[in-house]
Amino acid sequence: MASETRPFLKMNGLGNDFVVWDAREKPLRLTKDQIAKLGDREHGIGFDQMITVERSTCGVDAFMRIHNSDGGQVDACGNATRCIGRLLMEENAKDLVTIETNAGLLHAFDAAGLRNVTVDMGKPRLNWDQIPLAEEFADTRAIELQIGPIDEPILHTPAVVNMGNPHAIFWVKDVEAYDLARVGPLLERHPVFPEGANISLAHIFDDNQIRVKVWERGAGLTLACGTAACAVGVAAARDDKTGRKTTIHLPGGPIGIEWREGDGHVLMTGLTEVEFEGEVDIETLTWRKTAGGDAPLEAGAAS
Ligand SMILES: N[C@H](CCC[C@H](N)C(=O)O)C(=O)O
Repeated sequence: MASETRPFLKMNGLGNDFVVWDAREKPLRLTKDQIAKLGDREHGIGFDQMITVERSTCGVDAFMRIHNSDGGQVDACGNATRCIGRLLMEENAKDLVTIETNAGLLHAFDAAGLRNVTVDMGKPRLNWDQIPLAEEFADTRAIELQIGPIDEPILHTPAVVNMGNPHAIFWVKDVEAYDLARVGPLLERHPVFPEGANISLAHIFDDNQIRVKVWERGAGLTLACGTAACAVGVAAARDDKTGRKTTIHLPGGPIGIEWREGDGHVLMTGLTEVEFEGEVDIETLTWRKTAGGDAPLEAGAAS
């Protein structure tokens, strides 16, 4: 059978990187194994998530399908939502677009400054069975969970928040003081999280400024995680540790969060970048670059 070549965009949101397919005209269905092979940074293209843009089923601008680099499909990806929002706004010369996801309809709009995009990520889900947790916890601002020796736990009593995907946030004094590559996978798959969890270490270091490091479910350590930034901003404000407007400082850069008074929606603002264009032979999974991406931003141009 003649092999099929498909074009793709390589993008990132603050270093959290994606391969983006446009499957609105021609559906694309890859197996879990094919996705994991393409996601592999040594032998494949390498990405944290694979994003497939499909026709909307409800008449909005597009449907966004998300797979982690382990090949598993998930329902939310904040950084990718900003990237797809930018593509759709540029394509349609609009400054507001609506993206359908399995976690609901998300609105992306042009934020101040070049390539900055704001997404309304909707409301956080905060009840134990919405995270979900395997057992009932009345107060999801701090649940009984710890890792390490009973008398001297390494990490304990996280806040939990669902932003369309499950998050656990551990408050620490120094995000670099922990071997997140070691404890992350243990916590990601802890029995208290029946659907797994994205694991954040969060250090509030100034007025409404929070440093965060993330171990992502199905992807591992990433330079940034948009839904984690939302979850941390909500968890901090909910527990009166900060105000409702925070800046989340991830290894890949800052994300602005506002947990809006009134409707309780979470607004997330940050950069997007097109790294390059490429094409993949779907049969052999060999790939090549076909064009460049965004010109480098002048220092400070994005803000
Ligand atoms: N690893 C996440 C999906 C990607 C989230 C992240 N890349 C973001 O920007 O929100 C999960 O399994 O729920």
